[in-house]
Amino acid sequence: MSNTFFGAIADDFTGATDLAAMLSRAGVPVTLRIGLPEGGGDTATAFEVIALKIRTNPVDDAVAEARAAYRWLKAQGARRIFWKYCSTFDSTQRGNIGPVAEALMTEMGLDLTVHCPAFPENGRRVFMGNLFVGDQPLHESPMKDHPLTPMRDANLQRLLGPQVQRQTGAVPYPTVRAGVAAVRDALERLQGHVVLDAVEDADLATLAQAIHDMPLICGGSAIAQPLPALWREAGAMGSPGNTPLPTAGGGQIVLSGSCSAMTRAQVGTYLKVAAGYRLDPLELAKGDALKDARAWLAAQDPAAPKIVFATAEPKSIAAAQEKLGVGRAGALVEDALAQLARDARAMGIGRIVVAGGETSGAVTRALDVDRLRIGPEIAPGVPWCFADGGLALALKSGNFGAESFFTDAFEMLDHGAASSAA
Ligand SMILES: Nc1ncnc2c1ncn2[C@@H]1O[C@H](COP(=O)(O)OP(=O)(O)O)[C@@H](O)[C@H]1O
Ligand SMILES: O=C(O)[C@@H](O)C(=O)COP(=O)(O)O
Repeated sequence: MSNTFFGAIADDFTGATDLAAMLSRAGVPVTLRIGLPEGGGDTATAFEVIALKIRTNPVDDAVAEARAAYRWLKAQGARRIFWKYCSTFDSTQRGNIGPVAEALMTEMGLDLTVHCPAFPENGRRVFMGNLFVGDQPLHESPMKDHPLTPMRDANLQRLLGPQVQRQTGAVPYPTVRAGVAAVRDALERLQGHVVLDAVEDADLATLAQAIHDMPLICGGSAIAQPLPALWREAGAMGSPGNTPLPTAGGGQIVLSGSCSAMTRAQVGTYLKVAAGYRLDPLELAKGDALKDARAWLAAQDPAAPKIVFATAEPKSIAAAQEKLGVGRAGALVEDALAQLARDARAMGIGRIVVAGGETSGAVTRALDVDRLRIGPEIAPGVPWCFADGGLALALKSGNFGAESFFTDAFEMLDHGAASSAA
C-alpha cells in the first residue's frame, strides 16, 4: 500500500482542476488523474484527484464509476475522501450528486456526511440551506438555462431529498457563526446528508475545523482549501514534497462548448482580438460542418489567437435541442470540439483553453492525457495544467473567470508565470 492521504472523485474535469487548484493554493502538490487510473499503486501520491465525466450520466453508470474510483483510492491508502461536485449543485432530478454520496457512504460504512458547495470567492453562498449565485437564488441565476442541468430550485435539501434514501439535514448559518463547537455539536445530533451554510471564507474556515476529521466530505472546491493546514497541524499527514512543473509548448487555441452567461461574455470579448469559428449543432447534424471547421483550423497560423465555439444564447440552444434532443445536441458539439483538439495538437498547438466542464471532459479524453500537474491559477478555480509532451491545458468552468479570461490565460504563460508556480 502506498501513501495516499487524500483522494477526491470529481464529477467533471473543470471541477477536478478547480479542486486541485484549491489544494495547490494550500501548498500541496496534487496529482490529477484523467479517468480511472489503470493499475498505478506505484505512482500514487499523497493528494490524488480523479477526474471523471459523470455529472449527467445515467445514475447507475455514475455510481459504478465513482465506486471504482473510490476503491482505487482506498487501495492506495486514502484516509480522507472528497466527492467534488459543482458549486452550483449541477445535477438532474435523479442525480448524480445524491446517489454517488450514498454509494460512498455505504462503501465506507458511514451514516453521516456533509455537503458544502459554497465558494464565496466565486459568488456561491449557502444561507439557510439555499444556494445563491451572486445576488440571485440558484434557480433565478443563469443556471436556470443550463443546457444539460437546468437548476429550478435553490434549496439544497429539497434538491438532495429525492436523490437519496437517507435523511437530509442542515447546519444553519447562526450555528456556523456560533463557531466550531456549535457546528460539531449540531453534527453529532444529525444523520444522513447534512447541508452546511457558508457565506464567507471565514465560515468555511470554521466548518473546516469542525469537519476535518470526517472520512467523507462532499461539495465544491472551496471547503478543501483550509483542510491541508488542519491535517498537518493534527499530525494526520506529513509534508508532501514538491517537483518542478513541465514547460508548455507553442501555439494556442480556445475551444468553447460552454453556454453559460459568463462564457458568452468571454467569447464575445475574445472575438475582438481572435479569429473565430462558430459551430452550430444543427449544421453538425447535417454532416459537413465539422469538415468545414477542420479546414478552417488547418488554414490558421498555430501561434495566432483563435477560438472555435458552439457557445450560444438560450433560445438557439433550445431550438437545437428541440430538433436533435438534449443529449445528441451536446454530443455533436463535444465530439466536434474533441476532433478539433486532436487537429490542433497535430498542428503543433500546445496551449489549449477549453470552456465548459462536459466539453473539457470530451477534449481532454480525446487528447489521450492520463495525468495533469497543476500550475498557476488564471482565475479563482481555474489553473493551467500540464501534461507530458509539452501540452498546457486550462479547463474553465462555464461560470468562472473574468470577461478577459482567454487573453489572461495566454498572457500568463507568455509571461512565464508557469515556471514560478508551486
Ligand atoms: N449551441 C448549442 N446547442 C446545444 N448544446 C450545446 C451548444 N453548445 C454547447 N452545447 C452543449 O452544452 C453543454 C455545456 O456543458 P459544459 O461543457 O459542461 O459547460 P458549462 O461548464 O457551462 O456547464 C455541452 O454538452 C455542450 O456540448
Ligand atoms: O464547483 C464549480 O463551480 C466548478 O468546479 C465546476 O464543477 C464547474 O463545472 P462546469 O460549470 O460544468 O464547468
